[in-house]
Formats: sequence, C-alpha cells, structure tokens
Amino acid sequence: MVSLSQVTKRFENDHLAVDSLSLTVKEGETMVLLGTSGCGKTTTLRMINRLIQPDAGEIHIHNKPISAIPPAELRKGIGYVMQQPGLFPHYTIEQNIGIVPTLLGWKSKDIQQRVHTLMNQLHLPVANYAHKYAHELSGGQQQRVGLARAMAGNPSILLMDEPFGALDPATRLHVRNDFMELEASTKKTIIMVTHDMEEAFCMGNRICLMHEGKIVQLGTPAELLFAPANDFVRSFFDSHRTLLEWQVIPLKNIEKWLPLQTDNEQDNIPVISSSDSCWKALEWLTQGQEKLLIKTGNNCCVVDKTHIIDAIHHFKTEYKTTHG
Ligand SMILES: Nc1ncnc2c1ncn2[C@@H]1O[C@H](COP(=O)(O)OP(=O)(O)OP(=O)(O)O)[C@@H](O)[C@H]1O
Repeated sequence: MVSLSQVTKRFENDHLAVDSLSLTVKEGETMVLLGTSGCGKTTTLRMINRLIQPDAGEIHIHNKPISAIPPAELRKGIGYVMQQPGLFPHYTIEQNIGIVPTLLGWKSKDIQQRVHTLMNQLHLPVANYAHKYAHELSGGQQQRVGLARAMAGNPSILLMDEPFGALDPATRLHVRNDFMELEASTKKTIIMVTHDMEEAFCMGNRICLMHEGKIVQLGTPAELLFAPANDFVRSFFDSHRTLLEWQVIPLKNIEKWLPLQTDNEQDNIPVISSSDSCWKALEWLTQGQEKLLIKTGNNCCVVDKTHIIDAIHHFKTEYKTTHG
C-alpha cells in the first residue's frame, strides 16, 4: 500500500507543482495519474521514490514513512519505468536486467534464472538477446528490457512514467499487452502516469485526474465517465468519450436491456463473451457482422448494433440515477 497525505511540492521558482495531495493506492491496485500538462504527475511519482523531496506532508509505503527509509534502500523495493528506458550501453541486456537482483545480493544462479524467465515472458528470447547491447535493439525491445529490469528484483511496487509513450501505436499495444499479461500473475501495486486516455482506462483500476497540482476526481473509470465531479472532468474526456464509454462497459452490465432468449443454438452467429466490452461487440457489428450471440449463463441473446447502443443508453441513465 502507498499513501500520500497532504503532500506538497513548491519548486525554487515558487511554482506550486503539487498542492496538498492525498491519496491511497491499495495493495495490488493500478492507479493511473492523468491530467493536464504540468499538473504535477511526474513530480508526484518522483516524490514516492525520494527523487524529489516534498516540502510538506508524508508518504507511507506499507504503513512506514518513506522519510525514515534511506533513498537507496527504498528504491531497491520499487521498480521504476520511464518513457526512455535509459539502459546502460556497456552492459549486455542480461546484465541490464540483472542490476537490481545483483544489488540485492542474490546468488548468480538465481539472478540468471530470474532474468531469463522475465526475458521469455516479455518475448525477448534469451538465445537471441541475452548477450546483445541496447543499441542493437529496437525501441520496443529496449522498453521490454526496461520493464524486465524494473520487475527483476520482484518489487511489490512499480512506478511507471509514460512507460509506453515513446513507442509507435502498434508496438505500444503489443508491449502493453505483454506487460499486462505478465503483471496479471504478479499483481503489483502500480502507480502510472500516462497522457493516453485509452491506456489509462484500460490499465487503471482507479484514475486520479489532476489539475494544477490538485486532485479533481479520483475514482473508477466508470465513475469518472458517468458520474463526473464537475465540468472540468466532463469536458476532459469529451474528445474520447464514445470510445471510452464503450470500452468501460462490459456486456454483462447491459444484459438486462438486451433481448434474452433460452435457445442457445444459433447457427452461423459468432459468439462473444458477456465479459467482453461493448466496444468489442460494436467493433464486430460495425465491420460487416450483422448479429452476435452473447452467452450469459443459461441464457443467451442475439443482438445487433441498435440493441447494444440502446442498452448503453439505458445503462448510462440508470448509472446517473444511482450514482449522481
Ligand atoms: N525541477 C523543477 N524546477 C522547477 N519547476 C519544475 C521542476 N520540475 C517540474 N517543475 C514544474 O512543476 C510543474 C509540474 O511538473 P510535472 O513534471 O510534475 O508535471 P506533469 O503533470 O508530469 O507534466 P507533463 O504531463 O507535461 O509531463 C510544471 O509546471 C513544471 O514546469
């Protein structure tokens, strides 16, 4: 668990970068810091591993104040991933990934095993990459090494600052998906900064939307979209609203407004799971597929585009009534 209590940072130029910020990130949770440029996201992240010293307030990790932990000690237990992985050019890939376990004094056999496991999980085959150097790798491969390096010491906390921001869209999606698959089995506590709303909504259990050093709203993606705290929050997501709404709602949440039937045998209609998002269903239904079969326990429903869009409308109305 990471908690910030009234943390404030004012830089020498008297600029108030972070203004009395309080938040708690639960064990195993991914918290995304999102917001306007210069709102204090990176400063917040850097205060958590003592790269920047707050002027006021306190940060606790696992209920211990970080001011009581020497920075070098603290950082051994926190993985840090940046937009540019900053690999050591004269170290091989294997040595780069093994840096933290080495500092932690692991046995060389254990370091090698850990490094090789991570390389394979992040699709960097050991035989091809272990002895290469950073300049011999693509940007996406270097970022995979950066992710492996951050996870190598098995930290319970990961801080990620625009970790996929330097990659082209296709590579970004691949690296992100591979990271999410790997992370799902380890369930680390993650605090991540991103400018990408789709990424924030896809990865964040909760999102902390910031402006001018303060939290404007902290909540689940659905809360921010369907129960915005104010006009700032509402308009912040407007440019991507439809995409985000469709991604955030799983089909099972709109089931009660869909035409249910008990006959499960519907030939030639592709099946989609009720845990998939409305976005996934609508992607199919706007690309030539007329109908889809959604399996829901013992029942099923055959739906077209209009069914889904109408049901989303009902869901939003009900959400506003119950959470508004
Ligand atoms: N070392 C510094 N000295 C002076 N001002 C700083 C320093 N670092 C950051 N700032 C200022 O503090 C504010 C917050 O910076 P920060 O990098 O935390 O914002 P951010 O939300 O991460 O921004 P972006 O999304 O643009 O990366 C900005 O106005 C920035 O100019």
